[in-house]
Amino acid sequence: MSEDLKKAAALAALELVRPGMRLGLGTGSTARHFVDGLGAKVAAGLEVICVATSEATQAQAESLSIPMSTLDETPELDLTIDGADEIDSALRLIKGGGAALLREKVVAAASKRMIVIADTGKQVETLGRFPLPIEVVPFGLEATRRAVAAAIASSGASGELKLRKRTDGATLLTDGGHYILDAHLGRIELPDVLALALNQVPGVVEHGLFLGLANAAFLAGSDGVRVLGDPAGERR
Ligand SMILES: O=C(CO)[C@H](O)[C@H](O)COP(=O)(O)O
Repeated sequence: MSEDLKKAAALAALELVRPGMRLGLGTGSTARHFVDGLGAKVAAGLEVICVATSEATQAQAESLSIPMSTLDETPELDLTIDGADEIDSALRLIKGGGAALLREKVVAAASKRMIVIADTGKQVETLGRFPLPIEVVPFGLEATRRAVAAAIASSGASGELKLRKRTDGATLLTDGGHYILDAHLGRIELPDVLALALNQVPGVVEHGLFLGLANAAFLAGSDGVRVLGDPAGERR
């Protein structure tokens, strides 16, 4: 996706920000454009308070002098803006390509609204072409990997599980000190069933299926930004 499309989606979402809002800041190259835009607004006098979904976003926001908080100090947020790796027509997502899925899900769940920013290429009919990230504790990795494989099979899906590595070949560690197993499933016909099965595996900290969390998506394409869902609607 071109930087222009990422930026277009991010700037469309920036229009939803109002003075005094408590914001969740996503992670990834698209969310980065949103944080840049927010930084410019803050520099121009906008007052907001934000919680980051990763150390990388925290550092970017601090570099732009965006006022930052934590979910301990600010446990309820008005709006979270984040990218996604895949999105279907029911606003179900795969996230975690940037390894921030755990904090992303905690922050999204603490928000009244979650808005996804992406390009139209992220929209799919069936989730699963993008490998599903599953965050696991390092302890007992092989036992957990087998239990995850069994959970996947019980949901009717199948595919290889690969331990995520960094570019230098070392095992990737998330901000929480965990590993990521990427499940190459191709198609996830029953995301709810798979999510439930993965939630029951000891050793699984979180997975990248975001179900019932996104209120809307701003999807940027060559013909402009299309809105999926209701950006003004609240989950609760
Ligand atoms: O889930 C994520 C990070 O964990 C990102 O939101 C997702 O990977 C999309 O990133 P990008 O905007 O760079 O395509």
